Amino acid sequence: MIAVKQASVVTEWDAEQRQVIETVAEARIIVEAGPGTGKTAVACARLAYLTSAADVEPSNTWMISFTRTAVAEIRARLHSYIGDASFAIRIATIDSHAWSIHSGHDPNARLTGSYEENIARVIDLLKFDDDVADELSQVEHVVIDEAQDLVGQRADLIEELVKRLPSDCGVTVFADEAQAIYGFSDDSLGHRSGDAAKLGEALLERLRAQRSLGFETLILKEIYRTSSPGLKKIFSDLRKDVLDKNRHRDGFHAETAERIRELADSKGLKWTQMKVADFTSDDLLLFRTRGEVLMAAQFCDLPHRLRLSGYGATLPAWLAICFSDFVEPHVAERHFLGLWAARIENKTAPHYGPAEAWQHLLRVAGRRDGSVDMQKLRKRLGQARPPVELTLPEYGLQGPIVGTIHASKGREASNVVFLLPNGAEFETVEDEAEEARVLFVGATRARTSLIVGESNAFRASTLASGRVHRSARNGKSTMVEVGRDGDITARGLVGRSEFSAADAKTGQAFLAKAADVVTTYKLEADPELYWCYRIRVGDGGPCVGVISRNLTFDLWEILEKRKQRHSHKPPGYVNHVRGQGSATIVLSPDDSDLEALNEPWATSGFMLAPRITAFPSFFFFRRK
Ligand SMILES: Nc1ncnc2c1ncn2[C@@H]1O[C@H](COP(=O)(O)OP(=O)(O)OP(=O)(O)O)[C@@H](O)[C@H]1O
Repeated sequence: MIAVKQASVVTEWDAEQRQVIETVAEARIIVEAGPGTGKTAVACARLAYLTSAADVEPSNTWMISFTRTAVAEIRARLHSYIGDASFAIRIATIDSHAWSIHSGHDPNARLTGSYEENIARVIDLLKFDDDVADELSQVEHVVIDEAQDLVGQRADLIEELVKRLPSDCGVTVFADEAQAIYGFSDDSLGHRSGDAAKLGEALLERLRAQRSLGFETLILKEIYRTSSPGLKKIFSDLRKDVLDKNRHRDGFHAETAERIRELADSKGLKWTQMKVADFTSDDLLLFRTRGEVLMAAQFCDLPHRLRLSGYGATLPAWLAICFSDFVEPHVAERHFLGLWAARIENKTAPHYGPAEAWQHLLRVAGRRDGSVDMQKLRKRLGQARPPVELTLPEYGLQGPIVGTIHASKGREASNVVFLLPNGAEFETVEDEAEEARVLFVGATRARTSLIVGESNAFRASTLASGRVHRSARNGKSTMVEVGRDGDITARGLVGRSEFSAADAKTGQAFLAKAADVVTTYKLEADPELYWCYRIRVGDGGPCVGVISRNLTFDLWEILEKRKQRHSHKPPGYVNHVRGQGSATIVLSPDDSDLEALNEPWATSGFMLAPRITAFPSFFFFRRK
């Protein structure tokens, strides 16, 4: 149902895969292999082998991956291989490994500044701190996935880490240089702009060049993702071209796109003629930029999911539906099952049933006596990055996934509809080669079929906040992204300054009813609330929330950029703002925003939010 790699146990490994999995624990190997050859599957099997057959202590084993979704997937796969022993393995993103070294060994960790400064500090700790050296001396094996993307400061960090590991600590690195996207989180621009040269050597080159580090290269050849002949050609022949530096020249991006068109199962689709409604839950619609994804989503009135940066982890609606008025310190299983039966069963459609939901709760905040500690649950769910066990893999309801290539790295889907970007221009050959690799990543996500279409070239801009906007109808209106992280906060849902207790209750009741259906809302600026927008259900319907001032500030920034700040102002209302069901927002018991909320939410800390994904038109009008 969900178009991500399933945590299936592969029963028969081929000889090359087996060699990687069963190499001695102390070995240092780089596994170079193309898409769909089983790198992630083998990475998990290697960890399972090391910790069960090779006597490596799970807690002395690290797995470093790139994104939180990759980490979630690896956890799930490993659990299916080795059960609860997998919980002891330190599986985390590079940034979170870095943060735990930082906060574990630097008393001032919280006070320090930017992301770059933090990484620099961790590199210093790795180099000079005795306690960190002590901790590293215990490590027996490190597995690194998607290593091709590591350049710049993150490559410095991993290089330093590998240098500081004991010489008998094994390292297994998985990579595909044909999929290297150095500006990996950059799905807003649609092209790279001359940064490639600044990043220095990539990690792989550094590891290979330093012979004293002792790396050997192994290769996986067999492609398992697909059996389609055209796709197999993309996976292998096109990969050779993408890797061949002699081919990197002016026009290489267009050539790569043309090869993909030739080899795809079907081509020639125009995205303006496509309806997302034509697709199923097994389909993935891939675009190059966030602006294109938002356009496609705005004109799709069926349930779908978004996969792009700026839409963080969402918690399922059942949490708030069960716990919004729950004020006891603990909840027992029987009580929870009762709440579920009365409020969830047959009304909303969560991804799983009550038994699994209870297991997730226990894992996140279980107590010795078998109940769940609500304070602990709120602390963990109230973080910016709540535990993966309870977060939803995608932002939205069921239905096809509409997303960017960047956000779909390492994932697969049965059918992929890939809207190729047109008319790209590049400043350097390196940038053009990187964009060709982005196309290659997009074209290699499909298991069954790849359908290629042509994207409509249009210009969109991104504000400093990350919000996308574009001019439409010959400049008469402006489409602005609504629904980003931070647009809807607890106060905007049940705050006392924003709602009477009765209105908050009506809004929350509506969101519980609409938890798994698409609803079209209208935004209405409220002069009593600094002109922030209220989210209304049609004309005169209940108000389910207030959009934070982030949006209002960004609207003024758009006017500023157009030099219209003094002549125009944002509209009083905005139509066609779609919500894909509802999600849960949780506040930690020590969150100062609780004081500003109505009851019972001020005490319970659980509330519902509309899951808005919209790119509606704003008609800025002239001031009188
Ligand atoms: N020996 C095997 N037999 C059958 N299926 C396999 C085997 N090895 C891997 N697979 C399956 O092939 C698919 C691709 O594997 P995986 O996602 O690990 O590839 P990958 O190399 O990580 O790809 P990418 O580089 O695109 O991320 C998965 O569905 C996986 O379960």
